[in-house]
Amino acid sequence: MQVALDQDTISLERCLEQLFAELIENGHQFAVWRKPKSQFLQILIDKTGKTKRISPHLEELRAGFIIHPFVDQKDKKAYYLEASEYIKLDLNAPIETQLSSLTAIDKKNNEAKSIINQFFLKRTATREAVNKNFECSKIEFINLVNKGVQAIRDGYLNKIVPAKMKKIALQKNFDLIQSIKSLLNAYPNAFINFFHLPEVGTWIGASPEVLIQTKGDEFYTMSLAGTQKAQGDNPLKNAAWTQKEIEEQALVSRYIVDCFKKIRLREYQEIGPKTVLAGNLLHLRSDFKVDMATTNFPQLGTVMLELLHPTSAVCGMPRQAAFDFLSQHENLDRSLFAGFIGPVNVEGETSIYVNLRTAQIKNGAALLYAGAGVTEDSDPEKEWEETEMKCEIIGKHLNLNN
Ligand SMILES: C=C(O[C@@H]1C=C(C(=O)O)C=C[C@H]1O)C(=O)O
Repeated sequence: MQVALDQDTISLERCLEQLFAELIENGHQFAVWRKPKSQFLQILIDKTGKTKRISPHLEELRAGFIIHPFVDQKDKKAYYLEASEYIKLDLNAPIETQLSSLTAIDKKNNEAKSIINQFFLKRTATREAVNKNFECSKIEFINLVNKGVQAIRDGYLNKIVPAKMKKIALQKNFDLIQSIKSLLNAYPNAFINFFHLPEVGTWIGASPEVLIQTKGDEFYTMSLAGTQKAQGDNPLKNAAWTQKEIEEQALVSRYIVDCFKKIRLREYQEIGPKTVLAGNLLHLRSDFKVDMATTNFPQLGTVMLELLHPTSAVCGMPRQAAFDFLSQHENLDRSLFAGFIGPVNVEGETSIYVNLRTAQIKNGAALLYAGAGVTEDSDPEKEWEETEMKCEIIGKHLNLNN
């Protein structure tokens, strides 16, 4: 179906507005993403009307988008959008030349925008009360960090990643498409994502962290940890890391190597750690690559997905003890935060990211989530500031004044 618009040059925003308004009005599930350094915006639409849950046997799945919460479900299943329609837009080419790949309806200029705006500003009183309970004050978070440091000193844990949720009200003129566009411009190295499942939720994010990626015979994962604010003209060059941050990231790398050992995979390439930029933050990152053909491991994606999640970058180490600590002391429903999301078998590639730097849009508000890696030498005040900076990465792109 063609988009019929009453102007000569059509902007990407107008097209997305029309498309989103139609999908939202019809109650369809859809996901929109742009991979790091890519010029393509990819849109996957599931028009089946069913919220599907699947076992993540990646190699067997039809093209789709996977969404898994932080906490494993009993049956270990994930939500899955199946591609009824798939659209790929070149962000560097004029939108007019690509219209045939878009399905949209003809709405008057501002009608589509206000349909989206009103949908997301809508409130339901009962749910709001529930969300409020999970909001975390500075004192509460600092207490949680202190408990974590104590558990490390007592020898129960090596590392713990407490998280918080911060709620901000969406302004009346909240413009979802402008927010997505703003994220696309601000974070070229991130996995920009937006997904809407009427029965599950609506999330928007810019993740810096690949959980697993497969393309052809290549398997890839990364260990990402250690955080500092990017400063100066050349932040990558000027970054200095403390022993605390170096060890924190090394624990995540060790965790990945331990997973490889568990499945007796000996041939892998490890590159790094090096300093990388994610928004206005710097992290330490090591890259891990495996040739699935020479190692005879065609299902490595599925196997590692199960072994890695939740990684020590978002949970802690040892994994079970850290998970139990969070269940007991972190008064937060992480929901899809620190779970995993991403396209599966789309154009022969699977790119699954940790759902970080993200917000849930709900009842006229954005629920921002962030965690911070705590080790024995953590300064609780600094960890709090780190979570504030992480929340800002998405927060500052939601209430834009235009
Ligand atoms: C937990 C988050 O990020 C993770 C934790 C980091 C850290 O502790 O330094 C850095 C990158 C991510 O692996 C988050 O963004 O909320």
